[in-house]
Amino acid sequence: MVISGKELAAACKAKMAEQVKTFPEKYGRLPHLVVVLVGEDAGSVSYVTGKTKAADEVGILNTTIRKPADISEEELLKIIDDLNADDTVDGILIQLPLPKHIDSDKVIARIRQEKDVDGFHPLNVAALWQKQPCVLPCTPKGIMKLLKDSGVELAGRKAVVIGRSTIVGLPVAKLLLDENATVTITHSRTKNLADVTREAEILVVAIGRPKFVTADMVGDGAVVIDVGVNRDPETGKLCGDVDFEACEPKASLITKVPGGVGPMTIACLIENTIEAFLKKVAK
Ligand SMILES: Nc1nc(=O)c2c([nH]1)NC[C@@H]1CN(c3ccc(C(=O)N[C@@H](CCC(=O)O)C(=O)O)cc3)C=[N+]21
Repeated sequence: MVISGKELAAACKAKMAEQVKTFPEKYGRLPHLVVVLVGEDAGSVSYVTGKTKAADEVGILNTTIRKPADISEEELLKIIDDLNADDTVDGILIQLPLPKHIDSDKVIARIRQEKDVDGFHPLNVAALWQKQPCVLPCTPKGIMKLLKDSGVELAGRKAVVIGRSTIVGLPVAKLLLDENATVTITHSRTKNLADVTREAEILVVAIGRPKFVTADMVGDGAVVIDVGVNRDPETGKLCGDVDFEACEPKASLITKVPGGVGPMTIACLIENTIEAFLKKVAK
């Protein structure tokens, strides 16, 4: 059966919209998200469009600051300093990847922790690994909501993550561990990958390679979560890391691309912005 991230995201957004309606009267203003987009990276554009649409649906304020790819690091840091100081800004998202001449880690660390709605700030990363209250990164948070909403049991079960990025693979592995799954993280240097992934009761795929996961890599009845955002080299269409048509018959539950994890990532970004707003105004 297909798990629809699109439907769950719609339900999450509808709930948030109801909540947001009460804010002007309660707090005198609306949550405000600012996205900084540097250059014209193709993958980034659909995300920015998606988040603008979602923010409008939920009724929060959102601004996109567009800068050319040759902006200096200094200039970008100045923009962040200004947004940090602006009390009407609750969330700051610096669209990644940044051009090579800019040190992304330095830029992300410059955002005030409380305004880091991506959960990428080093203090938020540390808090996640120390089981402290933190801003959860949007994609891992969205994946956990999908699993929970679908009633997938995690405690004591075998979860395999393909990919070890700091933005998806590692944090989702940590969240699965926190739910008492037995977690294996695999990557490009894993030997006999298919033997490992076939054992997975929950398989999370986040490597960024179109249709990388084939039917022989999926165990019978597995829950398959596809985090990929790729272009199909043949059709040019958006596709995931999983060969959906081939793997769907073997999986008990599976997400699609588009319509799976992506919309949940966006819903969680809006949720993180609302949470950042509430922490500030409800003091
Ligand atoms: N600081 C930062 N935070 C991010 O979270 C971040 C980022 N930078 N840079 C780019 C990637 C990519 N990403 C996507 C999220 C949702 C969809 C999404 O919702 N896609 C729709 C389809 C959209 C379409 O049809 O084009 C779907 O999967 O159904 C896509 C891409 C977030 N990213």
